[in-house]
Amino acid sequence: MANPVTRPAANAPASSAEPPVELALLRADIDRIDAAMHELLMERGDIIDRLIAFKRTQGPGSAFRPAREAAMMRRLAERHRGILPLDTAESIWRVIIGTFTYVQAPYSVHADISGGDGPMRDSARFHFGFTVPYIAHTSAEDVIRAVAESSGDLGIFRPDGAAASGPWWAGLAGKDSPKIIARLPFIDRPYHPAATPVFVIAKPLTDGGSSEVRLVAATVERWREQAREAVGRLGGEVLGSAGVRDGLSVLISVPGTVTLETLDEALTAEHLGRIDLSEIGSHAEVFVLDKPGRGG
Ligand SMILES: O=C(O)C(=O)C[C@]1(C(=O)O)C=C[C@@H](O)C=C1
Repeated sequence: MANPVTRPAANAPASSAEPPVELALLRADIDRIDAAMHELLMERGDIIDRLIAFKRTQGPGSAFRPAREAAMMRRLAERHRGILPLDTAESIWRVIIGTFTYVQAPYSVHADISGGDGPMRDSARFHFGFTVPYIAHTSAEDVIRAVAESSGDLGIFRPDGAAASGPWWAGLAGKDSPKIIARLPFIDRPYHPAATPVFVIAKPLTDGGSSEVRLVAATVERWREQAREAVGRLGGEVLGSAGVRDGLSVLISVPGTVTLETLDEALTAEHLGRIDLSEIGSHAEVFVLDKPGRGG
């Protein structure tokens, strides 16, 4: 528990060197709360210590559990009230959770900065804090390679990034290749302080992933605009496309309830020629708030 804080006597004389009694009382309350919050964070650390021992028995790899984090961030946004901006509450908890993930198993965040370093750095710092190393790369391919060669690192890139240089998502196909495991920010709203949408990749997770949204790389012989509408009828979206030697590679997101077979049937009905589908990851549905996080 927090150390008791000595309050000034209510009838203490006001001297010019000391703040007025009312102010001193309020500051004593702030000190009490700060000490209690610090104690609670250290207690959280003790619990993480026990969690490390438990999770070690579950196998190696990243300690990141995106489904759990998405649920925690949703609850935070729902219960938040008062004058502290939600932006601040969210960033504090992102740093707490990102750092406690790091404490469990150290990792670096590799970022594709081909679309600019600033937004990616903001995103990495907002979601994972300053303790976690940030490593910049000039292409999504380099990020995917760095994550594939690491033991438990994360990679981040923009969903709309650099399709002009080819289908970066092709590097995520294949059983053991890294997969998309999250889409950040978990909570979206107008004027989010780290608004740039990013996909997070990691080596395939054995547990703790969310499959609310499924991501698929589709290679087709030819593309027709009606196919985009067919994906839309399934509740999905075409996120990007790039030419490949034998046709076109298309990045598609569909609700997790839509299987690869259902998507295959819908695309086959659009006469796209040979179709090859490969699941390249999944993530939690973005939680959208319609109010800005700055309060006021
Ligand atoms: O719940 C877990 O599995 C944890 O590792 C704890 C924790 C957290 O700090 O709350 C940290 C990392 C995970 O991504 C999710 C949550």
